[in-house]
Amino acid sequence: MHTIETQKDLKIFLDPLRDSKSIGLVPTMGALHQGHLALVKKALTENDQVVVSIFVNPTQFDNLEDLKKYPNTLEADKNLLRGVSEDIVIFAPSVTEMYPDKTEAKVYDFDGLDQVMEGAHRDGHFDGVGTIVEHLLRLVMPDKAYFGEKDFQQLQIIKKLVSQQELPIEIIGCPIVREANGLAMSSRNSRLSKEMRQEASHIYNTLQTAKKEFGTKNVLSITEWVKSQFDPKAGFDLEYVTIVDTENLLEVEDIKPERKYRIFIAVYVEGVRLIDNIALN
Ligand SMILES: Nc1ncnc2c1ncn2[C@@H]1O[C@H](COP(=O)(O)OP(=O)(O)OP(=O)(O)O)[C@@H](O)[C@H]1O
Ligand SMILES: CC(C)(CO)[C@@H](O)C(=O)[O-]
Ligand code: BAL
Repeated sequence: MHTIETQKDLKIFLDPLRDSKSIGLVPTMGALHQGHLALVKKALTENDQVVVSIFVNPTQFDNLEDLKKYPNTLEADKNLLRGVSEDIVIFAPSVTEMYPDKTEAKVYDFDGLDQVMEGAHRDGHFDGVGTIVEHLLRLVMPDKAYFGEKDFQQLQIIKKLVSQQELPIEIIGCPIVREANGLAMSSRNSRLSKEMRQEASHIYNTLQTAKKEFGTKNVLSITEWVKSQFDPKAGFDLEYVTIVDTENLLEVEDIKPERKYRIFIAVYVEGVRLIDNIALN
């Protein structure tokens, strides 16, 4: 297993393989956990060569504190990946390597997918994600690239990006990996106290109850009920909860049996912003 830090060296490594080997890319921001490893394992079963990128992309953060506090655990990440396969290539560039001129995002039009939920609450977030993901996809030119459903909106946006830019790359979505108590695994979970990391199972449990009510109660009363379950005094500061059509991510009022719906939530716990979502039907 080796680590490459420059785009030039990555091309030197990958170009000779292209004719004979399939390439899978797993983009990450590091601080790896079992959620990331599930993506990596899937990529290893479907490709001859897997590249895992580790890059904390500054242009997708609108909150400087969040960026500063983002965990950086490169040595531990390398060890975790080594435990999965010695054949993985890690691409871990610096900020100046990826943004040599200006640390600035391109501006995209993702047909409204970026205007709701994470896009509405994190200014410029999906322009930042689009910029770095497009850059990585064009650099690595993988056959397949892997993204988690924990960031379901991001996954839909990247599918849109690939189709808009006509990139010949298959985008593979992977199910959410959860901690034993149901909390969606996230690098940010490491910033929670032990006690609140346990208590945070409340987020997933509430979504599960909402799912049971789906189809029997109207959408508004379900989301109002979810809101009532989060009390800042108990350490849960709800940012949003919304039920949307899975395909266009638009908020729904009337349920149509032929459509698929998901519930999405963002909650601050001890100042740490956690997101989750589940399918409702
Ligand atoms: N629990 C999980 N299950 C499945 N995929 C995941 C999970 N956590 C992260 N991923 C996926 O791994 C990829 C890299 O994510 P990222 O490095 O941002 O990790 P993260 O744990 O989501 O961090 P964050 O704390 O920023 O949410 C993304 O495609 C993301 O959706
Ligand atoms: C896709 C990604 C690696 C782009 O920085 C990031 O948004 C993430 O880790 O989900
Ligand atoms: N996993 C999404 C990356 C972010 O929170 O910025």
